[in-house]
Amino acid sequence: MASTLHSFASPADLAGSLADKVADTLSAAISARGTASIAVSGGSTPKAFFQVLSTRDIAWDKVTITLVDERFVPADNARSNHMLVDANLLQNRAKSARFVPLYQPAAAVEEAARLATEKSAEIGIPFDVVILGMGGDGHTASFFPGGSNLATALDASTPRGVITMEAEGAGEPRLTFTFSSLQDAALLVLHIEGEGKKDVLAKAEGSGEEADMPIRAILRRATSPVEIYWAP
Ligand SMILES: O=C(O)[C@H](O)[C@@H](O)[C@H](O)[C@H](O)COP(=O)(O)O
Repeated sequence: MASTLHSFASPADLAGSLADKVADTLSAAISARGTASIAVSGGSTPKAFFQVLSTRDIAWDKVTITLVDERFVPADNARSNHMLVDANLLQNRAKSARFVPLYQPAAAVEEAARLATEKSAEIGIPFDVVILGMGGDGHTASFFPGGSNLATALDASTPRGVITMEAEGAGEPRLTFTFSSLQDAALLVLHIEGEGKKDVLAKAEGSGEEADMPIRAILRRATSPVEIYWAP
């Protein structure tokens, strides 16, 4: 599917514009069916965007927020994406949103993935908004090059849900929604910042295997148009 690059003069300008676009999309979903959903990524990039989005005046009590992926750590661990969302997005007006975590206290990450699939099934499909990030290796979500379940994660026929991923660059074992869960969001956003990430994107947009730069699966095969938001 096509992608559109939205370039901004600064991260602050990007955060304001993306927050407006996401708020409008969530409000339209609420008007249409009374509820809305958004799956967001962790990492360092989205913090300012989360903070601005949390102030937007929408019916947050009708919004369900979840994560695109999570590290297999509890919410009180500094590596937790839940902690990042709690501190930066579930604040201000967005405090009244419902949050569905991916991490589940389980003896094994596979059991946590099963529970997360069960609990997230009630969110409804497709997501209204998905915000993806991208690592310097071309990973997105927890679709890491060399990942233990990468082929399954990227296979469009894999049922929607949360699966596990282990990879050298991932740190802890990961919990990640599958490509099939993310690729048809009403608003599918890739949010990246910095010249380095722009170079990584240019390489990903070139030829090469999806497994080498898994963001290519989204850029090449997502059903929804990919809205790329970039600032220096
Ligand atoms: O759990 C995570 O780390 C994210 O979901 C991951 O996919 C992130 O989006 C990229 O690693 C980019 O991270 P930065 O924004 O820190 O570069």
